[in-house]
Amino acid sequence: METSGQIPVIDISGPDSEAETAKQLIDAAATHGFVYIKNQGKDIPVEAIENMFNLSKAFFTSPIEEKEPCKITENIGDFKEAMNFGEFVDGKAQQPLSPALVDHEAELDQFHKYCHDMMLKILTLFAIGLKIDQEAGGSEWFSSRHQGGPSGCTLRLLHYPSIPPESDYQPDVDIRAGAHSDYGSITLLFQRPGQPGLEIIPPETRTKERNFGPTAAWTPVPVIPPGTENDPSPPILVNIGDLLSHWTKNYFKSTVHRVVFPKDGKRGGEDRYSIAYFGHPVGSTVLVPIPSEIVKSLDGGNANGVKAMTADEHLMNRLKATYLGMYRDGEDEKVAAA
Ligand SMILES: O=C(O)CCC(=O)C(=O)O
Ligand SMILES: [Fe+2]
Repeated sequence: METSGQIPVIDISGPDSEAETAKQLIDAAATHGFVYIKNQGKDIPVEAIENMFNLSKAFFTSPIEEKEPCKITENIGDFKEAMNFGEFVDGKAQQPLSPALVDHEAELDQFHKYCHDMMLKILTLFAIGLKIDQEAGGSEWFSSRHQGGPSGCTLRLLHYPSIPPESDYQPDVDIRAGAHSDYGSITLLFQRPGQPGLEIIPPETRTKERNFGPTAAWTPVPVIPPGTENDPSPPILVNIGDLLSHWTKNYFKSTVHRVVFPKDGKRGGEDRYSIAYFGHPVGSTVLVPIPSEIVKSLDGGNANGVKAMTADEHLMNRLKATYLGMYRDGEDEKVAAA
């Protein structure tokens, strides 16, 4: 295992035993809430990732009239555009596809599946690492709850435009994506060489006051951490979402992150493209206590007599908290996961 700054780089398809890899993964989830998964094309083919970024660029550089009908989510104040794809049904997107994407539905569906499979592999390792009772489901305990029904799983293409040099943006104030944590189980994040900007607040420095402002301990997360320079594609960043943090009684950390303009280099920065996959359990999954001695021994979690909520209820609560004011009943599909 290599470490970068703090966030470890783990090869989940490498020579280490499953038990050893699982231990490394849960330690990273518990300490940092973020982990790099070394990417040698064994889990997701490198060409499939390249192809997705090419499609993303073709989509975002297409004329606004073509993009607009496809519901691009916008966060007021953020310099970004995003395109979300919910789950495909029988290979079909459940939303209109713009001309740049319409002939690529099968590739988008396939990429959704690659990400889902990689999520299941990581969740299996988490269950092994947490030593979940064999009679209760063992290594399948999480993964079985992420298959077989509709869920909030979302694939998101992101584009952060560079700012023209003559514009009046303020590099210290303006932001590409504001401070937030993700909502679901785990997120996979794909980044491009030469397009940095992600920053985290390491969980150990996160204050009780929940200071997510400019004075918080923002720490850059490099696209290519040491030891991965010669890999065919940058490592895939995996981070824990609020649901899995809640489910593990905060053993796994849901780490606050944001995306900033590069501090050096061209004023206004280069364009940044990223791709995120937000993994969620099947919506009807009840978030019952995890049958793991490691988790049981922690304080907190479901109080006796309190009905455990479902994954859907958890997501709705998080959406309501985020979009307070903006949120209107029945509009949850439009915002999906953050
Ligand atoms: O673009 C990135 O690197 C991060 C995006 C992100 O955090 C999100 O969409 O939740
Ligand atoms: Fe995020």
